[in-house]
Amino acid sequence: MDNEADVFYRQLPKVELHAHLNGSVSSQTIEKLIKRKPHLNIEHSMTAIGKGQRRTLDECFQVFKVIHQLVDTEEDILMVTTDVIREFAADSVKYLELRSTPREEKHTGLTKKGYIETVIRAIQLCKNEGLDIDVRFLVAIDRRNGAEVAMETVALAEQFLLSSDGLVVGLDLSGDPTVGDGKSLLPALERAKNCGLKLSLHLSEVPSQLEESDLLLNLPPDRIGHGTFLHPEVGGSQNLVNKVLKNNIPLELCLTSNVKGQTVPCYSQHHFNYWYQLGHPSVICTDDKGVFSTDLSQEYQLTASTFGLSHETVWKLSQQAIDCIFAPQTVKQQLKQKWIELQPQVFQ
Ligand SMILES: CNc1ncnc2c1ncn2[C@@H]1O[C@H](COP(=O)(O)O)[C@@H](O)[C@H]1O
Ligand SMILES: [Zn+2]
Repeated sequence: MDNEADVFYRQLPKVELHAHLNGSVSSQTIEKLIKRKPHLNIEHSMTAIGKGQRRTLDECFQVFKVIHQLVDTEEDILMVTTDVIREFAADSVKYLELRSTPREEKHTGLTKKGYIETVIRAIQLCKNEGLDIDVRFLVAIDRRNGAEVAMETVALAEQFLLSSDGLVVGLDLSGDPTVGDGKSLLPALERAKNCGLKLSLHLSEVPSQLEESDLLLNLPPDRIGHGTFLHPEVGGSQNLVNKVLKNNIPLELCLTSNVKGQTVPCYSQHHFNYWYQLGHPSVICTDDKGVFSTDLSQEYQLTASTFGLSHETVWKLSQQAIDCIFAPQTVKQQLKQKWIELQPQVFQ
């Protein structure tokens, strides 16, 4: 990690809604994976973007390929998932929605179903450890793989929605935003929605996707990842903004990810400000805490220092994230109670 956040931000109870499993692998876990596979000749510099460094988005996607080489067995997936959950718990994340893309069997030795089962097993292992974190799972569709794979993934997610005891709550659409066509994925996403899967879609992460964003917003999704280029100041449109506002679709905002991936020029120009000024529900998230060398405490602290937010305002921001989770109302109530109980010690 680049820096340690201050005590207030570390102790602040937090909700993490946008975390890609293989992008969240810490340098400690990477170390263990490198030791397991010395023949791959992978170095740390190939799996994370350090302080002050930037990459093009395209280069970020090369990094995921390297991590995928390191995480290619059932044992790896189990270790990576438990490590990531323990790290979020240690960062006072009380509710986490992890997302991950089931890969082809030849890349992991597991069927896609087996991949999801392994992640679920890791979540259950952590639960049995008694960690103070509620973890749910979103099955991810990589847009690069096209409509047929997307439909297959939805069918799988649908099975787990019914059989995972509430752990699988929804679907994520992600992958290199410059590749593939969102329009062709609409039937799969519609089916997912109709069967009760919640939808979190990466939307307008790069410029010039007005038409695709417009079509995807008509679903409408339950949450939006990034939405960097939705508003008119950066080439989006008022029509897109109005659709987001009308349907009250929360945004998942990942400041360091956007700055290091260079879709946003600097922290102070991050679109957090645009949506926050509108009073629109916006949730601070990490995206890929391993790849971008950050954690959720740091992201909250960076947001606060960049936009001059008081501790009380930051508290509200983390509390309001509870309303945006995909787990049912009872879980929201439990989390709200937890926030009330923790408030005195965080502000002491
Ligand atoms: C930087 N912005 C981003 N935009 C879009 N998709 C992203 C992403 N960051 C990560 N992913 C998606 O998550 C995968 C890695 O985790 P999993 O193997 O699924 O656990 C990447 O391959 C990509 O599909
Ligand atoms: Zn993402």
